[in-house]
Amino acid sequence: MTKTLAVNAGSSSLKWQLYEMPEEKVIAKGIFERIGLKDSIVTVKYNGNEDTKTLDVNDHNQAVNILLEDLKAFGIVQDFSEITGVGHRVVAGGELFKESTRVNAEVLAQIESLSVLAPLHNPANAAGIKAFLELLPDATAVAVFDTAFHTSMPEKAYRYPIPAKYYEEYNVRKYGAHGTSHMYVAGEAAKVLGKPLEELKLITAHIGNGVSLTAVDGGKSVDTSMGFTPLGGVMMGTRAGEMDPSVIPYLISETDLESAQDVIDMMNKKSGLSGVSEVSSDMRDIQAAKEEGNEKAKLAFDMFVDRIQKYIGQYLAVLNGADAIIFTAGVGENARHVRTAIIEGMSWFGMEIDQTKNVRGNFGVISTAESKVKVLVIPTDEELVIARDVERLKD
Ligand SMILES: Nc1ncnc2c1ncn2[C@@H]1O[C@H](COP(=O)(O)OP(=O)(O)O)[C@@H](O)[C@H]1O
Ligand SMILES: CC(=O)OP(=O)(O)O
Ligand SMILES: [Mg+2]
Repeated sequence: MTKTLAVNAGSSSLKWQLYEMPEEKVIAKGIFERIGLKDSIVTVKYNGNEDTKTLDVNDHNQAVNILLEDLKAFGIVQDFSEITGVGHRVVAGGELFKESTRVNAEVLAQIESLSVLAPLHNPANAAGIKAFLELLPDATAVAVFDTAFHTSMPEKAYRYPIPAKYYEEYNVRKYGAHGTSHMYVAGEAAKVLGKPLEELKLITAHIGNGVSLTAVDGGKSVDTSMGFTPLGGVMMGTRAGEMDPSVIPYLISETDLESAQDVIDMMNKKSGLSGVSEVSSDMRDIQAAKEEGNEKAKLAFDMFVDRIQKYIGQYLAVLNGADAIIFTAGVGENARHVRTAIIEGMSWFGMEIDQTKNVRGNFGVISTAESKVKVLVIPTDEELVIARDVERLKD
């Protein structure tokens, strides 16, 4: 029996699952939520038990240390050497990595060098890889890239309309992210719909703290909302998404923001739901504030929904129609009010939610029988894809 650990560091979370492979049996799993915010939630599930604690987890390094302590403290592993494979989510692979790759010191350095393409993620991903390489030097270590699934995009979709030399000499293009999730939920949706993936046109909406939408044609990504970095596309928990770049020099000249980097940091870390609401980046806090009549939280919610609807509209055009829209990730899986708001405003396209099915914990089709475009909720499982790639790439 070999134990494989899958580590998925997101911008606000760290999710992990320990598997017995190749059986794909989950031995234990856990999640750190609200990393960097007050009252982070740390959950560990093992052997039918669930342990939840609330503490302030400031960054992903601290989360990895707590994870290692917990694996021992709960008796999930007696000795770390039981873990023979570790798979890591890495957000940006750039032009260097187009598929999952075994990690050594050189690959780790390359992942760190790609941090400009995912400043909120690659440094945390690299820190996780480093911690486990030191702890388990003999385990098979694999990096699974968010960008890999999007390498099928046609050039007309991934190029930016700026002079060609910036692509040809500097690799400035759209890379996208969340690919492992978009790929997984597209495959699961095909099973639910009972049709071959090759025959389906799907719009996958990964709505977590980071948010991206993808147009999936016959199982291949043909366009996606995130860009050169995960700042692109729709509004997110702390990220602005797309906006007119002319704002950057204007803010540098008129405010205390001193450099382009200062403005980008503001757009990455202080914008989105958090910046507009002045309440929180967390959708649960936004919902609660909205219910108490907070106008800024209501505006933030409405803007969030508006941006997602516009991308669904774009991808209906890119695909020339769609068989289904799939909601996934923290918000997409749990927040039925968000799903309702998005789909209610798009009834002209022939989408209609069945509210008796739109309840938390109910997965699969949530649209009415008449709905021309089906609406699905599919829980993502990036960790399973990661564990499978470790198994595939081990000696
Ligand atoms: N029950 C819930 N209702 C509404 N939103 C939820 C719920 N549970 C989680 N979320 C939201 O999911 C988001 C985090 O999503 P997740 O996919 O875990 O993030 P990450 O991008 O860090 O991987 C947060 O905004 C959180 O509020
Ligand atoms: C790429 C990205 O935004 O990831 P996450 O949603 O996990 O922060
Ligand atoms: Mg995530």
